[in-house]
Amino acid sequence: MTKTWSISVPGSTANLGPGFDSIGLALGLYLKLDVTLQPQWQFVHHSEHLPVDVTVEEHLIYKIAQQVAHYYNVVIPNCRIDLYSELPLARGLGSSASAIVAAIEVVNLLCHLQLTDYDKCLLASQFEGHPDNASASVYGGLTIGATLPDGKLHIINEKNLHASFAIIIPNFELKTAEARLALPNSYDKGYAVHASAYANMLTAALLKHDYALAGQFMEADCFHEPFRAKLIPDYEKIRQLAKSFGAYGTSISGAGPTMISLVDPAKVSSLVAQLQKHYPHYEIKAVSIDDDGIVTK
Ligand SMILES: Nc1ncnc2c1ncn2[C@@H]1O[C@H](COP(=O)(O)OP(=O)(O)O)[C@@H](O)[C@H]1O
Ligand SMILES: N[C@@H](CCOP(=O)(O)O)C(=O)O
Repeated sequence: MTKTWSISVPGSTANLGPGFDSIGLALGLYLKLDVTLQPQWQFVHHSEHLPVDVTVEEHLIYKIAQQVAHYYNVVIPNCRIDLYSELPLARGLGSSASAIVAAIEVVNLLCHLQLTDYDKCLLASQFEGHPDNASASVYGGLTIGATLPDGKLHIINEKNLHASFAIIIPNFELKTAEARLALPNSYDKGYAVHASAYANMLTAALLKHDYALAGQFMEADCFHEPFRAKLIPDYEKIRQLAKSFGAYGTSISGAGPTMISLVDPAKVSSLVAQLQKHYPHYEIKAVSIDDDGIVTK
């Protein structure tokens, strides 16, 4: 009988405000693949959250897989990939990073590369251009990552965050590449010093599990949110409403347009219900943290 491999990759939220391009958090929303060898390449989509009208050659998973194969000098056997996704595209929930991590795993499996999690994370971060979403999708949990000047990527991974989050997903897309164009090319020294201090405090508060403090610093970003706010209708109103319904803090998820609130677990259901009344056309829901990262069976 033909063997089928199943791959599950969590989506993620990046930045949490000031942790720009460095902090990631894996979410309990998944991209799943069933991979089966067959005589020709084929993608079969089983979810609305997947690109339509793309040829095999245009498919992000195929394109990344072929680049990985070229890098390792291997040939990928032809296969059918059945895709199931809970990650809306271009909403700031790491759909592209999860697809890139999945593509790397397809080559790893079919070409017997025996890549470590670190290898997968490094490669995926290079394709993405930053390690936040990619590291969360590979390791699960909270990830804090950066590349030192010597070129080595370092990731700190924290699990068991007992925190609750709600996501507010607008009914329109915002491509990450477009949202990155809104950012300035440089920052004034004093401004950058404050921005960096806020990122330090966000990280420390998360690692100390001081969520009330983390929420305050989530809302203090200077690196990207002031410049992206104009791309997200009701950005300020959503932050204020979420706070009035009990959120510790709310930031843009990744490059947006989704926003994410950190909230006491006892208040997350009522926060979601209240926000949904104000934004009936948005998808608003509580989301768990994934602590497993990529899983292959
Ligand atoms: N599972 C997938 N399969 C194929 N392509 C995907 C998949 N997920 C994302 N993509 C591609 O990535 C694009 C979204 O990437 P991006 O703008 O970075 O948004 P996101 O915040 O969702 O990562 C989609 O328009 C699509 O081209
Ligand atoms: N740090 C990146 C994160 C992009 O995340 P995505 O989920 O929107 O792809 C950024 O803020 O640009």
